[in-house]
Amino acid sequence: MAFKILLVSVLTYFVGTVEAYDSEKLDGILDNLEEAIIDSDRASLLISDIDNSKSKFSVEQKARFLLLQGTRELINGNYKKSLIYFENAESLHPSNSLQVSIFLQQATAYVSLLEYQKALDVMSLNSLLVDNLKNMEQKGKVYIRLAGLYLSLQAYEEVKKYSLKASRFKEKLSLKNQCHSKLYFAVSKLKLNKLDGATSAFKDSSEFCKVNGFPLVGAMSMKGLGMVELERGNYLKALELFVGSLNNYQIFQYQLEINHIHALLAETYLGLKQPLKAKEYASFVISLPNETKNLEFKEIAMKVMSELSYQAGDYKQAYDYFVLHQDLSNTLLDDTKAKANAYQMAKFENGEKTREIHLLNKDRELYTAKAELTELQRNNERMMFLLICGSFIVLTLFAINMTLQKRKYKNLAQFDVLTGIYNRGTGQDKAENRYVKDSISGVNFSVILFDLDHFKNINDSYGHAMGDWVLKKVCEVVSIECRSGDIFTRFGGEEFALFMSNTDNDTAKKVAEKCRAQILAIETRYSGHEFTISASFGVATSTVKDLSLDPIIQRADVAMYQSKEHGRDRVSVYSSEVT
Ligand SMILES: Nc1nc2c(ncn2[C@@H]2O[C@H](COP(=O)(O)OP(=O)(O)OP(=O)(O)O)[C@@H](O)[C@H]2O)c(=O)[nH]1
Repeated sequence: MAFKILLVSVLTYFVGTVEAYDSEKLDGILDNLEEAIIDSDRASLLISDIDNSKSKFSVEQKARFLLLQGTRELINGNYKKSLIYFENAESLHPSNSLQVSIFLQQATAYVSLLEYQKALDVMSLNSLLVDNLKNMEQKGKVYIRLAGLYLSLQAYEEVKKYSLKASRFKEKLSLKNQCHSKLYFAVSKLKLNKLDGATSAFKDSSEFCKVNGFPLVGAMSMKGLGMVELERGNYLKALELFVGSLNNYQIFQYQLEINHIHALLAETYLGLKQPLKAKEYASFVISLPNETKNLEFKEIAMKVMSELSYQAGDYKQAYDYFVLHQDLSNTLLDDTKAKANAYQMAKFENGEKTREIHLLNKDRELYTAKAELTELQRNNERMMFLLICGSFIVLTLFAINMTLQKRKYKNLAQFDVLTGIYNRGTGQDKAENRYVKDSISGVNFSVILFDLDHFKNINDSYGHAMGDWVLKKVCEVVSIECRSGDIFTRFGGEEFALFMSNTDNDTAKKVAEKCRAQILAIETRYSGHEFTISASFGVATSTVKDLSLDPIIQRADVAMYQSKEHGRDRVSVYSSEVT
């Protein structure tokens, strides 16, 4: 088993290594092709070689190969064919970094096909991608390419923008690219008619490019400086700069720039009022073939020739040159207009996109704010609900507590705490009311008073707690004998009263007897001590002479003391003989 795992690991490692080796090798082949792409013959040879090993390519490598094939077609002037390669490369959804390169080449092809709108569309897509590139070197390079493309589209604000962006990657850029970014920046200043800025920028690019071994860009910068002086009417200075840059261009046989300098020199000599020299340079330019690349120079030369003819008094010829100049001017203007329109359209569309994103963001912000508000409202409602519920519960508890307290204090005020029967005040009040009713009704009202015998002895012998127990037990047994309507009251320490409505003397006496017997029968054994409990009773009943309850109570009290005097544990009924 272990051997199997080892074998699989070794094989995996081996296959992985071989694949990595293959992939690196294929990358190397593509690197070679990229280097040789300008050399048409060598590039063709390498492409046919690669065609054999194409099947081993990763998707990214396939896209890169298509990009290089398209680039070769672009260099050879087959713009439409190049676009097919670029589209195929794009359809493989390559990495961002490769996609950026595809976009740049597509834009170049569109510019060459004078399809400015498409070029600008691709470039604006590219500008969205390029900002996310991780590789700073590539990022800087792409900014420079974009500046160059915008320059060919005469979108000078963009040239300025991207050359400035590129300059921020100074230390990541090659000297050549730094030199180019400086030149683009200077040209944008000139074209935007910022002449002072253009002078210092061209001086900067001229010095930097010459010192670092790029004399051709140095010559272009010198030409730029000359154009600034020509614009200012400093013809002698312009002449010196144009001649200097012409010498450099001639070393490199850079014909396009040589032609441009000739046109500019014709204009300069016209300014210097040297018609022969001006005519010499203008004639050279006019003799150039009627190709698109020469139209701009020819337009300058025609204008110079028209002016020279006018100064010489040859108005017919001046008119003819003027007409030719106008034709060229219109052609160039059309092209400029087309570029400007395309640029404006791209800018507008870009603005629309930005506006759309802005609106979407606003919508999202609004939505988030609304959601937060709703959540806040919901929370407030919840809080309110909890507050109301809380208040309700607190108030209810408060009300319950109040009722309980009230009841407690009412009980405390009405009942005796130890025995639970009416206290003297309440019991006597209630009895008084009942007595009044009974006397109105003409029925008897009886009072039984009783006092425990030798209660002090119980307290002294068995303790106060035992005394309390006896008091409660007595109330318990007497309560059993009470009828509903009887008012049982603790009258004082160990003295009690039983007020009995609608009760005659005999009945009261019987009740008193029963109560006495019940008290005597109280079993004390279980309290831990054995002793007898007894009470002395006094009974009195209302008479027609009684105006209140008090005399009846007094008579019952007299009878009760009779019971005490006659040996206790007995019932005495009040009778007038007794007193
Ligand atoms: N344990 C207890 N003792 C009480 C209470 N109220 C009064 N007493 C006691 O009851 C006793 C009453 O004693 P006395 O007035 O001398 O009467 P007595 O001992 O019952 O004697 P006679 O009434 O003459 O039979 C006192 O010792 C009081 O302290 C009470 O609520 N609990």
